[in-house]
Amino acid sequence: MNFKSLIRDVPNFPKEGVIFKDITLLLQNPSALKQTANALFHLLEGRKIDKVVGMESRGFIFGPILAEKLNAGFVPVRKPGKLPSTTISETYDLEYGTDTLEIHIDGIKKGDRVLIHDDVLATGGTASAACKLIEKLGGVIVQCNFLLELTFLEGNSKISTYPVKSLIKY
Ligand SMILES: O=P(O)(O)OC[C@H]1O[C@H](OP(=O)(O)OP(=O)(O)O)[C@H](O)[C@@H]1O
Ligand SMILES: Nc1ncnc2[nH]cnc12
Repeated sequence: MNFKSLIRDVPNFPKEGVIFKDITLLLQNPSALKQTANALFHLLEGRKIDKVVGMESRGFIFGPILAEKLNAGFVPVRKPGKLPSTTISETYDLEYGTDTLEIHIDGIKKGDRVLIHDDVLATGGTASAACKLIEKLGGVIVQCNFLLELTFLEGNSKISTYPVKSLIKY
């Protein structure tokens, strides 16, 4: 399946100079949606997973589909102030400034085997913060898996202590 043919470049979104990788054409195509979910699932190569952690908001698209395929639970990592119960948080650097992610403290149990999933690995700030949250709660990161990776931003280097797999690389 030629996934790249269904990923559209949108120049200067959300700001000048960024080429945004738009996956909505892939999502709206029934066959591509199914094949993408299956291919992300096969990146796990049969490893046992207790929880899939997806990052707001595009990690919520394939995250729950993967969880269902893996017979695992799904745990959302969200932007500040969105999760209703007790959370822990992690602040991380963006290109300009900082951002924060939160997770419910009862989302991960000590020893849970965790798959971190997001649509895009860019600078790696988001994924690295999510990994720290999981480890603070005693989870074991089995794999970080992404639909696409912007290799020129070297996000891989921020999470190099974990197994990282991406379906598509630019
Ligand atoms: O590797 P990084 O440089 O951290 O970038 C990757 C993150 O950026 C995008 O999310 P965004 O913050 O745009 O939020 P959204 O999913 O709500 O659109 C993407 O979905 C990843 O979560
Ligand atoms: N260029 C990009 N396209 C889509 N999502 C992104 N997240 C971070 N950088 C991105």
